[in-house]
Amino acid sequence: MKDSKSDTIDFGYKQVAKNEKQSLVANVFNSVAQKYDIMNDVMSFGIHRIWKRYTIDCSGVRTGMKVLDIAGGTGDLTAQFSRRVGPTGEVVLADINQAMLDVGRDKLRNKGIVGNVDYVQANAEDLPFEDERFDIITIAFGLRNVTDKQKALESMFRVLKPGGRLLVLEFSKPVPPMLSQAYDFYSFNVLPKMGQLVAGDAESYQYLAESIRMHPDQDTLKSMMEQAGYERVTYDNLTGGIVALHRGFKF
Ligand SMILES: C[S@@+](CC[C@H](N)C(=O)[O-])C[C@H]1O[C@@H](n2cnc3c(N)ncnc32)[C@H](O)[C@@H]1O
Repeated sequence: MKDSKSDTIDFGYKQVAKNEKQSLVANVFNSVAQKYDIMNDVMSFGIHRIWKRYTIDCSGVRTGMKVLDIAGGTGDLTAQFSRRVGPTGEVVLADINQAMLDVGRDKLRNKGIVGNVDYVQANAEDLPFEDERFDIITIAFGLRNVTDKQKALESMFRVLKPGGRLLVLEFSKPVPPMLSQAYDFYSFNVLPKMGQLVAGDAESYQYLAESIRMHPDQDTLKSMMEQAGYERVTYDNLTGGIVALHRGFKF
């Protein structure tokens, strides 16, 4: 990871010019948008639903709150937040990619989730919202794809209310060595083949496996959040650390 000083940045295992990564990531999500939900269920054996439910449970969401689900994609978290904040609350589903937002909007409307959800195309690094607008911000499986992660954490800090919390749900570093080996085998041998079979796209799922390895580990991400100003930063390892949920508060 070379976020701040270098001119290049990782895109999976490749190093690319910093100003190139955003469009390469856009290509990935343009390609997978229509099959994104089914691939999530297939490749995680449905476990992503449990990770997301845990995130909601840890969010402290209550009726009337304002929530930002950035890099929200097809809106799994937004759907659950929408029910919890009720008609007096507000959820903003924001994503840099219009194709992912379109799939999300159609899915949520088909489920009857309307009224308290707004859809905004936005870059996590430069959020187009006023200061201290949100009680809760979530970024699920999104931070890994952002070019300047530190800038994104700072941008989220700016739009968070004092007393509000950020939750970062992201792939991380598996803790037990045996799990790590099995997971590597699965990621590099099975996942791209599944991607080819289900979504007709092996390359995007090869990127997924590589981008996970390049993402900061649990303690590095914790330090980055502290550097951005968050306090009482903690994390929980889920499924042996394959995924981690980081939480931090703004006071
Ligand atoms: C793996 S999907 C996660 C979607 C959803 N949060 C979920 O958990 O199912 C990652 C999302 O991050 C979005 N994304 C990538 N870079 C972004 C950025 N700089 N700002 C906002 N969204 C971004 C992508 O467009 C994509 O929809």
